[in-house]
Amino acid sequence: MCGDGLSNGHNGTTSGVNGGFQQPPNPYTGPSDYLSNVANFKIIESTLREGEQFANAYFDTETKIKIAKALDAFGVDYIELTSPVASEQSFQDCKAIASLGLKAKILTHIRCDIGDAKKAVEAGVDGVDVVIGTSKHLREHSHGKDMEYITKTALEVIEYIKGTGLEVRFSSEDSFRSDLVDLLSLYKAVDKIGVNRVGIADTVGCASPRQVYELVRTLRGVVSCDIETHFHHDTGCSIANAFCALEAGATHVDTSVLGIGERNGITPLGGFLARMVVSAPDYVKSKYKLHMIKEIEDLVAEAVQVNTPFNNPITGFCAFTHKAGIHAKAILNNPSTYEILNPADFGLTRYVHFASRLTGWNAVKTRVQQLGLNMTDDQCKEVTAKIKALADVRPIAIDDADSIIRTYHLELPHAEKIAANGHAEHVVA
Ligand SMILES: CC(=O)SCCNC(=O)CCNC(=O)[C@H](O)C(C)(C)COP(=O)(O)OP(=O)(O)OC[C@H]1O[C@@H](n2cnc3c(N)ncnc32)[C@H](O)[C@@H]1OP(=O)(O)O
Ligand SMILES: O=C(O)CCC(=O)C(=O)O
Ligand SMILES: [Zn+2]
Repeated sequence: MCGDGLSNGHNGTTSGVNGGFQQPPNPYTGPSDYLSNVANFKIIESTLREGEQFANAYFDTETKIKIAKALDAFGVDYIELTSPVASEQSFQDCKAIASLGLKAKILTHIRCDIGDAKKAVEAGVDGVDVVIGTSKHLREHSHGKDMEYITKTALEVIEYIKGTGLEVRFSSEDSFRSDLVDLLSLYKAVDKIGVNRVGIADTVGCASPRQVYELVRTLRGVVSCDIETHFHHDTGCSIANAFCALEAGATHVDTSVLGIGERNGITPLGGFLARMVVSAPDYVKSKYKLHMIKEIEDLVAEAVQVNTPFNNPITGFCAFTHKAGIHAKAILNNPSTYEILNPADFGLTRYVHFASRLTGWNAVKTRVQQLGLNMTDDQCKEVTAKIKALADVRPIAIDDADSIIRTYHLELPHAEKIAANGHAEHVVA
């Protein structure tokens, strides 16, 4: 049971019945349509930018480098860093990470401002992500600029960055509360001068998957450059929205480890890949070192002093724990009955719980076998009833259930032990 402090596969009944886990053909991969990039997307990992905006985050240089190296080894395509104008140390950290020679491209994130752009270029990064708010809310209360000014400045800043040979992305903050005509006109203008990517950002987490699909699909028809997407999690849609964006033709998704970011954060790297490995298994497994997810999440969790949530996809404490008897029996026969993700893909193991009143004799029988005891099915059923009886009185631990099983077995009459074993010489008197 989660509350018992068990971790996946460390205790209790681990499923060994179907050791060679075979997923049946997966209906969720679905037929792809011509717009979809579900099996062909890039990750812009923003733990070191959006993630630094998480309330608890303080990354010193050494920690930033550790995180950047881990993300690079994991296989992310880009690593986005905090603006070099945020502070002197932020600038120095950009320079340090940009000079590590990582495979991932190093980006920094700036306001739509020529001074910021110059500092970004000076930092030695591979590319610059430029952003400015386009919604009425932000135009009036953040920077106070109108669409004409935004367009003119965007073109200047993009031209400047392009002129230095760096990759450049232009994004609107609060895209989903921006006027569609304003937005499309702006993106059309920056696409025309050769921006590498445009970005759509759900800055306040207000968008639904359907709204995301519609906006990205519309944008796909207007620009020829790549489309990056960024989703906040305020209303719980950050993974679904990222997925829908890819279905509609987006090419890049922003993530952060554990989803850390402003407020309750953005699309989490692990949760996003849990979604994607189901929809595009070959692409995801060949590109990303999925077994590293746990160590990367642990690294970041420690750095920002949080625990991994119990229900986190993949690494949550109970993500591969099966408890109810009906589930346990089927899982023991074939794990694909109640698992869409294979824990082995992430270097993890499943755990079948048997010390509770929801258990069933099939789970208990497997435990009996693990304990090296021989009992008939009827005996397993009888001992299951005893486990349930105690579990009706109080929560029980594995040791309680094991001790009920051992005591029951010890007290079986000699003849019944022989019958269960089939071989008299194996019976311990
Ligand atoms: C949605 C997002 O997450 S966007 C990324 C957010 N990231 C950051 O804010 C990085 C960390 N920020 C910082 O260190 C600081 O805010 C700085 C260095 C960028 C600016 O600091 P300050 O000059 O002290 O300004 P302050 O933070 O109070 O206000 C933001 C300023 O940027 C302007 N601004 C805001 N957004 C933009 C934009 N996208 N493009 C251009 N200017 C902008 C505002 O008008 C305001 O300028 P003001 O001096 O005329 O008031
Ligand atoms: O640069 C972007 O696309 C996104 C900026 C951001 O963090 C946001 O709008 O929430
Ligand atoms: Zn954000």
